[in-house]
Amino acid sequence: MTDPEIHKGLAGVVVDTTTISSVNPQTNSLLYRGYPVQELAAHCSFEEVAYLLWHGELPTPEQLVAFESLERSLRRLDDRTRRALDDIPASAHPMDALRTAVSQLGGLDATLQQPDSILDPELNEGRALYLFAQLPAIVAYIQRRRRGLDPVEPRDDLDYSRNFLWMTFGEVPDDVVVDAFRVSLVLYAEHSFNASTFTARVIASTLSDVYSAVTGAIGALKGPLHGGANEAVMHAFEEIRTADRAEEWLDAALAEKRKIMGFGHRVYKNGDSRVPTMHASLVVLADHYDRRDLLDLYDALENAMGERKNIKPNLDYPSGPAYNLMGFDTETFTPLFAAARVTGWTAHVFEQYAANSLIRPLSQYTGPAERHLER
Ligand SMILES: CC(=O)SCCNC(=O)CCNC(=O)[C@H](O)C(C)(C)COP(=O)(O)OP(=O)(O)OC[C@H]1O[C@@H](n2cnc3c(N)ncnc32)[C@H](O)[C@@H]1OP(=O)(O)O
Ligand SMILES: O=C([O-])CC(=O)C(=O)O
Repeated sequence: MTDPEIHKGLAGVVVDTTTISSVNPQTNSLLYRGYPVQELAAHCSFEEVAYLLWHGELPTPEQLVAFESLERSLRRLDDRTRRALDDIPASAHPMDALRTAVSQLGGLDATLQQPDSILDPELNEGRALYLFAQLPAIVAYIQRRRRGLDPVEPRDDLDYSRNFLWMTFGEVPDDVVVDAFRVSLVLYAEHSFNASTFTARVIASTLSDVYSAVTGAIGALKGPLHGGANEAVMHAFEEIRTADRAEEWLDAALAEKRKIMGFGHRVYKNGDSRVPTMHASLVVLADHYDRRDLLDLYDALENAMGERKNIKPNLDYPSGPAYNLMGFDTETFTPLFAAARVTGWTAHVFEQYAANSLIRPLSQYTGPAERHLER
C-alpha cells in the first residue's frame, strides 16, 4: 500500500469554494465580493463593508441607513456581560476576556434554545449584527478596565469607527486618526480560509451555532502565527527600541531561530496586498503624532528582514504600530482584529451552512502497530 500524500498544515489544499473574497498572490490582489480592498478602504465606511460581506452587494442609501440604525441600537453592553468581564482578572489577556464574553452572549441568546433556530438565516443575520455591534463595546470595556477607568457608554450619533474610539478613550480623536482606524478595520475584515475563519467553518460544519463558531475563531486568532502577531510586532519594537539597533536585534533573533512577527504569510510570498494601504495610514499617524522615530524603526527592521531573509511584512506589521500610535494597549491589538474579522467569520459561517458538508479530514496513523494487553 502506498503512503497517502500528507498536506501538513493543509498548505496548498483547496477545501471548498467561496464567493466572499479572493486572495490572489500572483496579482497581489484581495477582492471582497469582487471589489478590490484598496477601493473599499478608500471609499467605504466599515458598516458598508460589513453589509457587503454579509449580503454580497453594497447597501443602497436606504439599506445603509436602516443597517446603521440597527447597529447603533445594539451597542450597549448587558449588565451580565459586564459582570462576566469583571469576573476575569484585569491582568488576563484581552483575547481571553473577549472569548469568554462572546461565549456568554451565546448562552444569553434565548432563541438558541430552539434547536431549529440555530440555522435560521434571518436569526443568524441578527446574531451576526449583534456580535458586530457588541465587540467594540466589549473591547473598549476591557481596555478601560485594564487601565482602572470607568466604562464609557456608546453614542448613537457616531458611526461605528468613531463610537469605537469614543468608548475606548472617552473622546473622538481627529479625523486622520479615525480614518486610519477605519482603514485598518476594512483591511482586517476578511481573508478567505485563514486559520480563524477555517476554525469557524469547521465548527459551523457540525451545525453548531454562530456564537460557538465565533468563540472558536477568537481562540484561533489569538495565536502569534495568526492575529496575535500584531501585538507581537509591538513587543519586538519595544525590545529593539531604536532604528539603529534593528539589524543587531534581527541577527540575534534569527540566530535563535525566532520567527519575526509581522513578516511572512502562508498565501502571499511576494508581499501582502494590504500592507501599502495600511503603511500609508501609519505614515499619516506618525506625522500626526510627530513620531518619525517609529517609522524609522519600522523601515529599518523591514529592510534588514528583506536583506537577510527576503521575507516581506504582512498586515500585522503596519497595524501594530498604527494601533500603538492611536493609543491602544498592545494587548488589545488582536481584539481589534477580532472586532473587524467577525464580519468575515460570520459571512463564512453562513456560506458553510448554506452548502454544508461536515469538515473531517483523514490522517495517516504512524503510532505503534497493533498490540495487545498482556493480562
Ligand atoms: C494577519 C495574519 O494572520 S498574517 C500572519 C501573521 N503571523 C506572523 O506574522 C507570524 C510570523 N510569520 C510566520 O510565522 C510565517 O510566515 C507564517 C506562519 C505566517 C506563514 O508560514 P508558512 O507559510 O507555514 O511558512 P513557513 O513557516 O513554512 O516559512 C517558510 C520559511 O520561511 C521562514 N519564515 C517564514 N516567516 C518567517 C518569519 N516571520 N520569521 C523568520 N522566518 C520566517 C521559515 O522559518 C521557513 O524557513 P525554512 O524553510 O528555512 O524552515
Ligand atoms: O490569510 C491568512 O492566512 C492570515 C489572515 O487571516 C490574514 O492575512 O488576514
